[in-house]
Amino acid sequence: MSSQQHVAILGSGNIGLSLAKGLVKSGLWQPQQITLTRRNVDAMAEYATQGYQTTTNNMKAAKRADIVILAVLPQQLNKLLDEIKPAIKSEKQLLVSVISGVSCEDIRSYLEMNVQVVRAMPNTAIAIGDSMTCIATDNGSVKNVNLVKSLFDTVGVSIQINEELMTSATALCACGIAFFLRSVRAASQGGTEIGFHAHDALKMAAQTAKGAANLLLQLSSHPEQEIDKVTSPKGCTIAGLNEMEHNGFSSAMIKGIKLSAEKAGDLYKAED
Ligand SMILES: NC(=O)C1=CN([C@@H]2O[C@H](COP(=O)(O)OP(=O)(O)OC[C@H]3O[C@@H](n4cnc5c(N)ncnc54)[C@H](OP(=O)(O)O)[C@@H]3O)[C@@H](O)[C@H]2O)C=CC1
Ligand SMILES: O=C(O)[C@@H]1CCC=N1
Repeated sequence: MSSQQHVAILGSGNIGLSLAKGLVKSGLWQPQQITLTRRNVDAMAEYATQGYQTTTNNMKAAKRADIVILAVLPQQLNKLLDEIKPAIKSEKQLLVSVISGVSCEDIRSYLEMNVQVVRAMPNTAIAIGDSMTCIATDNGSVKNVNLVKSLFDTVGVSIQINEELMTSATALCACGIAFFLRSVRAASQGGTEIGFHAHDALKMAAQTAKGAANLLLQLSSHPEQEIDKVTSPKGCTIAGLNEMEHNGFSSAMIKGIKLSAEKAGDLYKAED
């Protein structure tokens, strides 16, 4: 990463701040190269003391930046674009949007400008450098896509996908964090009912979930292959698993992901 480059994160909430911290933690960016904006500037006081530029002025932040990251809520985007439009030069800045349900074309057509736009869909594990981030564009150069990929690779794992799959990626990966967290919580509640104190049950459930994910990631195996190793004939695992399936476990997850994907596609349109 060039030490001359500057990034502006417009909308420094959960995702924006996590990205900023991840970039600095990677050692590739200095806080001085990152401008953070939000309307409540006082909420960023701690970041100002660490050397980040903090401001409410989106226009000035965008003007100075090579990479402008849009990280407000979908319903806050149009106002933000109105503010930064005078500062955007199609040949200078690259726009990176993490906003759900907003296409690259939506952004260009609102700005009435042929600027390069790359979308990135991280999840909240970005805060600990463990995000699954999907990246897509319809007009970004290979160089710029690789640049965005390298940004998000510093805070987890990233893959490039077709833009039409971005709402699906939102449901599976960004919303998905919440789905898996709820599963872990439910497992811990079961654990408490069968005898463990709540904090022990949660730790045991979380480590077990981590182990399950790592079995798939490190062995490149299929879930059913790993499940078959656990389910002894006439054993207790298959009894529990089948009971969960009779109660709609897989079906509930599939239906939830489908509904989230539908909703993700409508987030921006709903605000028109
Ligand atoms: N949360 C998640 O897990 C994920 C979220 N996303 C997407 O990322 C985006 C941000 O989500 P998230 O970080 O959770 O939301 P937050 O509400 O935490 O962050 C949005 C931030 O934008 C600021 N903001 C609002 N309007 C303006 C403005 N005009 N100028 C500057 N700052 C502004 C708000 O602060 P203030 O009110 O002080 O201005 C707030 O801090 C959303 O579009 C979401 O769809 C994507 C992937 C995962
Ligand atoms: O729930 C939401 O709308 C946002 C987008 C993906 C995760 N959180």
